[in-house]
Amino acid sequence: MAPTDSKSTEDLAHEVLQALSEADSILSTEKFANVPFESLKAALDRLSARSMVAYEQIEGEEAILEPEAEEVVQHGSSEARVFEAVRKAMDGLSIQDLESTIGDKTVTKVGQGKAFKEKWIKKDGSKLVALVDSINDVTRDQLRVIKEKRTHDKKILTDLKKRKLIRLQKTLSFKFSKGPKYALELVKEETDLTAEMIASGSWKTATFKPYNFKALGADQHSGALHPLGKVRGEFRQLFFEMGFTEMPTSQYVESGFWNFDTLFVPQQHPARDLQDTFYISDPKMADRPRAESADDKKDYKAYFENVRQVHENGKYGSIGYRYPWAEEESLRLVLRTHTTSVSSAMLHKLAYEKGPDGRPPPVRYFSIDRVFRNEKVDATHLCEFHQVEGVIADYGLTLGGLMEFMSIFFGKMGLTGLKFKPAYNPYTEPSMEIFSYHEGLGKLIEIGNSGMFRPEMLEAMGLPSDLRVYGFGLSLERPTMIKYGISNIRELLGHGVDLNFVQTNPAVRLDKD
Ligand SMILES: N[C@@H](Cc1ccccc1)C(=O)O
Repeated sequence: MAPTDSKSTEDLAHEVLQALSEADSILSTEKFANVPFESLKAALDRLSARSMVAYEQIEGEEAILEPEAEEVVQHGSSEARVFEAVRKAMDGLSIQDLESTIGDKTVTKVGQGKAFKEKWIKKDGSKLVALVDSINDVTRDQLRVIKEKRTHDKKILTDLKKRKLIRLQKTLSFKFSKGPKYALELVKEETDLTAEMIASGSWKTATFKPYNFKALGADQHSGALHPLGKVRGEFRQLFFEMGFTEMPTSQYVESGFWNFDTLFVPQQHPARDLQDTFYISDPKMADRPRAESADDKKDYKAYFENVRQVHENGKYGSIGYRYPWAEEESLRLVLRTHTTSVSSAMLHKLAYEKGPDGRPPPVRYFSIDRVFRNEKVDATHLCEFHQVEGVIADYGLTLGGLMEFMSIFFGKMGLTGLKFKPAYNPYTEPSMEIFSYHEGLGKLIEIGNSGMFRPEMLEAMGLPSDLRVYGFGLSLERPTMIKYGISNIRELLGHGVDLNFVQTNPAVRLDKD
């Protein structure tokens, strides 16, 4: 009886042992052709683990007929069909008649050409006539052989493949023979040593299944880090390596004062519009900036006044915006639109710090946290995203230094050959957008925004006029999407995220691209 699909591994193993009692070595293509490859492999593996059977896997190739070739096997090749039709019509056949006899335009056309070439037919006036009495339909014969044997001479196979009549397919089969422990019966193997076996003494004669050290362990359920978290971790490491300290960014709600006014963003600026910024409705307003604890000795009142004056009339060499600056606007609560609000508060704090020379010391700050913008959600925009922000304060800094720093910073993630484009931010002058060539997209893409903070912003805080401050910002989502090959941001953040995606994605390193 031929083995079938539904056999258990054990039944199959028995059949293999049985078959080997009659022959020393067996090819699976001969005796087990109908058994699915995987089932047979499982049975052979079981037997070879007990050294009852030895087997090797053989890779081969077989030829399969394409549908057109099946036609040829059934009805003959086009040229043979044309020849037959012409031969049968004793006194020749017109082309129209040939076509209706054969009933297939392509067969008629292709077959005619070939039959002419073989000199089986010729044209006699308006008719086609046969030149020979009989022909050999070689193609049909070849295909018949292949249909049965699944192979033929190499040359013939190559030729038929070129003619798209057959295709070649890889095959896997086994050759197996008796192993050193060959026996007709499979002894039951114990997998566990039980208390009963010890009590009864049956363990002495039992056959134990050998350990399989190659077996894969069961899948473990474990927590997984979100891709954004992993890339965030990479960025943090990078900042720490470069001597930065992390800014406290846990406060999502800010007053317009810290989010906009301290950054010299005028109160009529479009970014402050309801369409771009989420305003808090309850409570609507913040108190004026003030000390939160007894040891906070910063003069918030003076700072608030300075900011007002810088906006209204200008100060510290600036002519200001010259508009009536409204305190109510400044105290409105917003969901922060950038983490530069935190940079601003940190720089204000720095104005009160004293280095060895009694002046604010050079610092490097960074943060990576959530910001909110009232944007239309699409494939690349969400209402909230994460901003990577950096601030470097030192004496004698120049724009060239910022460009160099950005090159080093992005170079650490494999982004080189940066391009800088002049840009505008109310709080920096000069400002530069940073672009990098993206190999995959084949174009320059914006990767960050940067600049040198304006003197009227820094001096209003009480920072010395020769202290220069670089600032830069980028989104965390963009590099993450590039690294993980995600084209829709909703696959990364929000309710559209597939937990499987989070679980199965490997950690990516920024410098590998
Ligand atoms: N706040 C800017 C980034 C930036 C920070 C600091 C200086 C210059 C630019 C943004 O949201 O894009």
